[in-house]
Amino acid sequence: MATQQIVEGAQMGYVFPLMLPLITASVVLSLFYYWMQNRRIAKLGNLIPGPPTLPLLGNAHIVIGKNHNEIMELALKLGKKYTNVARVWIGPKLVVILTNPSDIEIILNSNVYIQKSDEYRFFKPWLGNGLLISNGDHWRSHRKLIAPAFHQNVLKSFVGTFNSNSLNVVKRMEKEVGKVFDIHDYMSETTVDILLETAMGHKRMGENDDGFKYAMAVMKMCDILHARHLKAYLRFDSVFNLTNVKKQQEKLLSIIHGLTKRVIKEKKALYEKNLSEGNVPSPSLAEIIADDYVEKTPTKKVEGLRDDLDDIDENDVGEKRRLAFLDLMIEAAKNGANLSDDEIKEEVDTIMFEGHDTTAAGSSFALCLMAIHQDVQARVYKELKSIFGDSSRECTFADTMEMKYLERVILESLRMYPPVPIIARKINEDVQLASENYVLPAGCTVVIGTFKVHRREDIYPNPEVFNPDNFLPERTQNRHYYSFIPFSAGPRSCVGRKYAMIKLKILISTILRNYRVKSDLKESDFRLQGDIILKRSDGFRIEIEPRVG
Ligand code: HEM
Repeated sequence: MATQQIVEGAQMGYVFPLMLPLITASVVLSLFYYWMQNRRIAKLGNLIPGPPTLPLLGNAHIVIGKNHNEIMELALKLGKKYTNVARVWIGPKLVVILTNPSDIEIILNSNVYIQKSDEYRFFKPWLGNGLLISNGDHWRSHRKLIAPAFHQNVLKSFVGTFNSNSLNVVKRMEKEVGKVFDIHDYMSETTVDILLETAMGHKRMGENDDGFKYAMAVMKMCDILHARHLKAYLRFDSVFNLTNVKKQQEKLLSIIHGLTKRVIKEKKALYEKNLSEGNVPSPSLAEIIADDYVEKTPTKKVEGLRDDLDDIDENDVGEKRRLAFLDLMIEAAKNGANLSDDEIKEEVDTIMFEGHDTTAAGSSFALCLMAIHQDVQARVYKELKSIFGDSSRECTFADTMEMKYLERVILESLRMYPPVPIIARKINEDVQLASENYVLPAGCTVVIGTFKVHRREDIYPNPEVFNPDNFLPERTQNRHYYSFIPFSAGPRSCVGRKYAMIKLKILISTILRNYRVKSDLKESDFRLQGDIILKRSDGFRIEIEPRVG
């Protein structure tokens, strides 16, 4: 008996130290769970409908182990179940998803709820404190400085660049005739080339050029950012820092920042030299964006002149002075704007990122849709014929204004496949919703579900059907302004919206004037990958056939 007690005692003495950490951990976890459930954010958040939660994990388990297609499918399923608002808990973090335009307006139209959510931190090593991720007064003052650089008169000076690059890609695509290929590869490369010229005034010369390495580095950096959003383990900086992906990121950033810094240095030196020789850049940005500047430019007759719009010689600005956002920022800094070299670099890098993947996806979706919907493509081509006739002349700014049907096709593509499928904000004050009686508690993350808003049946009848007539003026007039938000809306909307639309029109019209695009697929074959930028994980596969006559 005594021996047995001694043995049991010894066993207990042996087991207890092993049990202690387990007991401590379960006490700590229970207290943590109790704290989670009793916070104000939890009380208000739990009133909002959402999928059932597990202790501590919340809803994190529903995404663990899923690939990006499965996550997209899950998001769409949840979107069907919860009409206006849904909440998910990722551990202690509350995320509320909004899909009603009236609620979205409250967030996007506000000057208060403009703080980006924590997820945007992955961009920091690349974009620093650039416009996309900065907050507060820094964002406000930079937005004011940068917006004029996207003025229509500046954009007109880019028409030549958009044309030459569109013609280049048409040429490069020749080798794909008769094959099924991924159009996104071409759109991505062209978009970076165009941005290199319009953001920095730098032309990619060939495969051994810095511009080529830079373009490749931008594309690969986008892939890394996508991977960090998709792969749970890469989200933790402590883990990411130990991986080869981090090493690759450092290499890519040294290429990207190296070129941006060098070009800024060269351009600044040139600017100073010109000033010291009495050559003040003319016209100045202020003159360019003055309303009467276009009227003042001498006009020259162009082939295919048809109306007074054509009489505006949009390329004249570019001939007088080839503009790039970088030049305009250097000029603004010289003229008293509070912009350091690093800040200029961050803004140029931001434009390179924001302007690249978005338009590459936008143009690829539009071309794939026209490859499927031959009737729509035929109507676009008819419109292009009516504008250009049999001439192979380049597209002018005025031509883009006449591409009314192509514009509707692009808008409908952006509705069905918005390149930025969601936007996220961090809310620092409670928000009362308009659609239903819920309060979004301060501290939560709000996700604007653009993809879902664009497919609401009560806003777009037959939302799953590609129908450019959804953008007939009589239809858009009666729709809630916040029911079509591919470029976001309100004070933090996309500063490159007009740039993107002009570029998309020139790029797509040039391709369609040279090729008929074809596909054997249906939209139901698209495998959507919804991370930062919406893409097709099956590739944007199309075929091209040269136009004859
Ligand atoms: C189809 C093409 C494009 C789409 C769908 C698009 C969409 C968007 C969206 C949804 C936002 C808001 C993001 C957020 O709040 O998280 C945004 C912001 C921004 N976009 Fe675009 N974009 C496009 C093209 C461009 C282009 C071509 C440029 C520049 C050349 C550009 C520059 C920016 C910048 C700088 C911001 C940050 C604005 C701010 O926070 O004040 N975008 N874009």
